[in-house]
Amino acid sequence: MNVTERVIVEQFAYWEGAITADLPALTEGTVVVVGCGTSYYLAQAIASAFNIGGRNALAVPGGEWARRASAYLAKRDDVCVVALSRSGESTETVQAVDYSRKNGIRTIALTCEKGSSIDVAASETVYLPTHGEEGVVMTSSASLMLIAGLRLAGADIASSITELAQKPLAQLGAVDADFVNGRGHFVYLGAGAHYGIAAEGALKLQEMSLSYAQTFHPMEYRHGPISLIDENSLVVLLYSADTAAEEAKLAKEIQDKGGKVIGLGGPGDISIPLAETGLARVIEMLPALQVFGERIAQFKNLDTTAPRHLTKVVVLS
Ligand SMILES: N[C@@H]1[C@@H](O)[C@H](O)[C@@H](COP(=O)(O)O)O[C@@H]1O
Repeated sequence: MNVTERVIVEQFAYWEGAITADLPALTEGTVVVVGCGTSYYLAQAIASAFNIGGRNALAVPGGEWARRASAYLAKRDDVCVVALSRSGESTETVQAVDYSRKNGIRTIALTCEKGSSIDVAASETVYLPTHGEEGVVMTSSASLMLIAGLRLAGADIASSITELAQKPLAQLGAVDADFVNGRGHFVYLGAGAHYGIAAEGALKLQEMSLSYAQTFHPMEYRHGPISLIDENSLVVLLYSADTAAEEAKLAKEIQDKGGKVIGLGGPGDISIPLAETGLARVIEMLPALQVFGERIAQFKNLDTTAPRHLTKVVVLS
């Protein structure tokens, strides 16, 4: 087991810290959740959770909020920014926090690095300690920021999620090369809060296995992209509990066209049962998506501890 996989399977020891971390109280107004890469995809799921919880929210890439906030939100006088960054140093996220501060906007940082630039610049910080060995590809830290972010949005996350998330991880971690059989067209589907997690699954696969992966909302997939499905396709479908029946019909259509389906929380060629039906469901899914990226990399003999063209932090000069 390489260090990437070891961090994935050892991450659960850190989850209780995120489940019990003290969180700042939010006042009325709109929440803008910012981040880059993985942190942006988590921001999408967290923004969905805020909306589900009754507070207007949107996710914006850090670089976009810093450069053209007006393209995302017309009125910014009653806004709180939640900034996610494992390192606390990604330039665009730091810029987003700086922009917010200069414009009198309250900022709450979720980070794994105490004393980092966003920790120093933000109005408040939620610090989420994690595995010191985590490498370029973000796994454990992502789960912690997701847990804390969903809690900040008002979701009730019980400690039992730590146990529950280990089962899908074990099941998808056991996928074998014969099942994948060299398929190279990967698609991740997810609705609502699942969409950001589907995008994060696709990003993990890209970073770890240098595979091309796309992300769509399930009901959007029939509107064009399904034309690409053939015997080279592998679709990872993140089922929403409330729309699982119609998503299962889509899975069947994909299978009829030659695609294989991994169903997280619903039917597929591999079907992975999930216990959670609410927002905690996305936490239950995330480690399984992380290990799937590692497996595909192994099938392609790629080393995920040194992913091509990637660095742990992107700092713009
Ligand atoms: N290659 C990494 C990504 O994997 C990571 O998601 C992103 C955000 O990092 P951070 O959360 O530290 O801001 O930085 C880099 O681009």
